[in-house]
Amino acid sequence: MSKETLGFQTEVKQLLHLMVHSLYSDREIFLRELISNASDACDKLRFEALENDDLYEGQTDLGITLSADKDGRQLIISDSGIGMNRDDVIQNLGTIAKSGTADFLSNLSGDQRKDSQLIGQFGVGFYSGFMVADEMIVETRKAGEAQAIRWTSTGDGQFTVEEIDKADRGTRLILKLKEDAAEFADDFRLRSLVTKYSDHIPVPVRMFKADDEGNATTELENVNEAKALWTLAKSDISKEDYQAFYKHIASDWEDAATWAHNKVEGKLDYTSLLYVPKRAPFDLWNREAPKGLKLYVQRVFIMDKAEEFLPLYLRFIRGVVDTNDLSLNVSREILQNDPQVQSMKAALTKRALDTLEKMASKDSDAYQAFYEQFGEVLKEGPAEDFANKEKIAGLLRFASTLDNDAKQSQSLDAYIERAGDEQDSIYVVVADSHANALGSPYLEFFRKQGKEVLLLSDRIDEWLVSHLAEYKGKKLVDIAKGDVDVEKLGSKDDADKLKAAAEDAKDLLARMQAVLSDDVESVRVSGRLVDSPSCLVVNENDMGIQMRRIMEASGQSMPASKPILEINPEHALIKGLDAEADEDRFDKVTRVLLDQARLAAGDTLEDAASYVRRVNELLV
Ligand SMILES: Nc1ncnc2c1ncn2[C@@H]1O[C@H](COP(=O)(O)OP(=O)(O)OP(=O)(O)O)[C@@H](O)[C@H]1O
Repeated sequence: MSKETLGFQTEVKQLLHLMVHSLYSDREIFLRELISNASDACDKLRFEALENDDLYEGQTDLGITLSADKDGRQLIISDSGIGMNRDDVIQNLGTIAKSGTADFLSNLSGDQRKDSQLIGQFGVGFYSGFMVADEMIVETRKAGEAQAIRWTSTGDGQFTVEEIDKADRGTRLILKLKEDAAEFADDFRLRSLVTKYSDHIPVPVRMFKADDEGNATTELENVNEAKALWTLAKSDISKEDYQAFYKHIASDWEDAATWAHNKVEGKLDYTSLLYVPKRAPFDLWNREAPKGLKLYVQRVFIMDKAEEFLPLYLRFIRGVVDTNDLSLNVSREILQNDPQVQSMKAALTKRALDTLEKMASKDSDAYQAFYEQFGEVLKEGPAEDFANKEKIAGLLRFASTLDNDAKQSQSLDAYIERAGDEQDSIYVVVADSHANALGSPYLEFFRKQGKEVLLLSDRIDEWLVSHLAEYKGKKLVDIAKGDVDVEKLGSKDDADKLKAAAEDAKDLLARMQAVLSDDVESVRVSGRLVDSPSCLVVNENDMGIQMRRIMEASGQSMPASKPILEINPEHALIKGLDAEADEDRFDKVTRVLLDQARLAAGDTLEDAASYVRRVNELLV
């Protein structure tokens, strides 16, 4: 077949354009990315050859060779891995965008500095070669197949594919270096980059030995340790090694925030190395995005994103699990049902939570930074993982009336400590924004009494509260629900006053109730209001307004349940209403009070036009 020219897929094209034109700093990471790919290719061959020895073609050595020609400004990275056939090449290196590419591109701001950071987070992969090369040439032959393929591109819109002869299996990648990237053909520079980034990938990286004059000979030597990092003793691993390995497996430009490395022997037999990243990947909220740990069985790579080893709410954890408890021909189906995997999942979950606890207690700034990235994911935990509910809850942080700050930095433990033994509840208010939580009428009485309330305004918060009934024996109480115990929170005197006020307002309540009988279950005098005239509450076990809105938005039909309207008889508006003889005005004001209470609760008005009309009529 003759040479064929093909166009890159649109999103790949955009990505390449950015790579070529926007990335000038940290270019050296291209080497880590390309060595990672070569190492993955060796892993894949080792795995596939378990079932079919012939794939080795009599050549069982797996490794990577770097050869550089400084004068010719060229770097060659060869591997004896799985290789690619024509279809693989076309798909992998041009026409199929990695999942999330579109997401990623839509996140770009146009600000080159910010965007190049984003590219970093994206995991730049193969195309990062174009940061340093004018042209890339891939010559590759798939293990067990006869025909080899050459792919070439200069990183503009197109690439070519043609058939070639290649005796040895695997991939040879030739980088024609840019004029300002000649350093990457320098022997010394390459060696130091390999040690820096790829010391502990599980395959050897080799380079040609230099003779006494510094000229390359034809003899190869290993330049990296080539021992899978997780198999080493902790005491033999430096921080830098851990970080470099993290970047290798996570394709992250930044260091990890922390990690946990453990060997477990006994009933279960596995080694795990779990990392907590510093920054959320842009596809954290994409439910379809692949996630999970790199799985090895007896040192042999099995699969990249095994999601069976951690719960969904810990999907941001990256790392490796290597076990002797599974067979080498384990499949995804087996993983899903294997009791050993279940036990490992339980143990790894606990390990990950312990790691977060340790980070929280040792370095609260680092934990705060972590929480800002991943807190919302962690909040899925109590609903998903009953067994670890309390442990997860201890890791959560919230905004609070303590400082009214939007920053979520208060733990439940700190709240309980401030509240003292006598207080048997943790008070929370749930709203659709921090500003709405802060201005919520439900807070008024609590503020007056100096009782701290946690301010919840993430989308997931009401879901969280509905799954976290209590923490360390203290009930979590949504202060927009049920009755407030005025006597307990305030004083006997407050309670008596409230009773008397309710008695005095009997007629008013009945009049209002008659107007609103279709909309509310009842109208009553409020113990929680100080400054506002009215608010809406639901019964203790009813669904809150935020949750109801989310459920309705997702198309679920909700059981009809009416809220309760509470009024503040001390408020001038309510006093005026009580004295209102004109039934038409009474009707209008009452309905306006209800709509305002709805708005303050974060609800929307079904009939906003009528509300506006009424207010205008009253204003005139
Ligand atoms: N040396 C190689 N040998 C065999 N296949 C390769 C090689 N390099 C790349 N590939 C194939 O091309 C695909 C795309 O590579 P690329 O580096 O862009 O993404 P990735 O490796 O899947 O993701 P990431 O870089 O984020 O880990 C790989 O998944 C792999 O299938």
